[in-house]
Amino acid sequence: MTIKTFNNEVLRETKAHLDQLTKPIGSLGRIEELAIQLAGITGQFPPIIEKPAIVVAAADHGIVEEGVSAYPPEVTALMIENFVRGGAAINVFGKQIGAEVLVVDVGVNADISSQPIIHQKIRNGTRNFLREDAMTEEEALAAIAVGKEIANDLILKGHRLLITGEMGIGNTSASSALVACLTQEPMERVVGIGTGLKEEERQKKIAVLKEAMLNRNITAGTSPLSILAKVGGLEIATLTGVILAGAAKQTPVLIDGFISTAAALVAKKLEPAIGPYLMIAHQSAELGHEAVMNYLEVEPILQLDLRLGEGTGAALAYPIVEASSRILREMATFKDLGL
Ligand SMILES: Cc1cc2ncn([C@H]3O[C@H](COP(=O)(O)O)[C@@H](O)[C@H]3O)c2cc1C
Ligand SMILES: O=C(O)c1cccnc1
Repeated sequence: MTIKTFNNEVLRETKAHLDQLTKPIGSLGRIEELAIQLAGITGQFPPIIEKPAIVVAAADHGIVEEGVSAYPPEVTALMIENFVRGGAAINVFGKQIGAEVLVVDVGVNADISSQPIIHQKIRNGTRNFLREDAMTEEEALAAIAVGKEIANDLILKGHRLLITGEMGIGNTSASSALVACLTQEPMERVVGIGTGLKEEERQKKIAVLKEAMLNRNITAGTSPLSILAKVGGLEIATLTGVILAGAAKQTPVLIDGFISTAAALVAKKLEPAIGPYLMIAHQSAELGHEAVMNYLEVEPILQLDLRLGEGTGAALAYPIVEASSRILREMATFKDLGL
């Protein structure tokens, strides 16, 4: 998989054009930075951003046996039904931006074969990583491959921006474990309340995850793929695949909250060249999101205290990203005004 470095000529052309638009230089702030990033990602001036598609990867987590979530695991399958009926927050926000919502089962621990979604189940949830590795490396690679395939297919169908979303009770635990292992941040700084744990329950979640890390025998020499297999989630691995394939195909991927950013962190560890491609939609209220964004050296677009996932923050940020591409095509220059 090759990730292109940004074309300097395209970046220069975009910056020069931004400075000719009918506005004070630099006055569109972050919108201008996003416009430059979009030109870099697509390798095009002007970049065209349209037809967003949302990939909601779903899977369960064996670690929920340890009481690390405020909700029961059955909610994962129930929410799939909700996505299909159009009743979830991501359906509402997706509809507002005219985006297709694709739900993919890569590891839901229930028979949902009758649901009209993408069926790529690798196993019925991960194993409990307090006791054994969550997945084999083969399973992790298979989940990444599903994400790559879905992304490639969507890009072929003309979607010019992909949004990462997920559903999986317990997935903040897998994400925190990944972030702690891959950034060396102390567990206390990267474990949040997820779906709404009380403080003493969060402390228990920290203790469980610390013990799990010791049991998994993760050292400085453990590879990113091995870490993903040991503690990660199937849906997280799938989103890693989406993020990698998007960059390889020069298509922007708008990354949602904490869980999606954990997938992006894995992607960057596997392919460091994707760094400049990372576009984080919002800063989640989940503790640890800020730390991982600092580590990745990316600034979120929005800050709305969301802590939902599903791709909701990315769907909300999408109009801002689209606007950043539109100014390059639709705004007049001073030359147009005869100046
Ligand atoms: C009804 C409901 C809908 C959701 N949609 C996303 N999540 C989010 O919460 C879960 C992660 O939090 P934890 O690690 O604490 O279980 C994931 O499913 C995530 O997508 C939801 C959670 C619930 C309960
Ligand atoms: O930011 C997220 O992605 C998130 C936070 C809490 C629960 N679910 C998702």
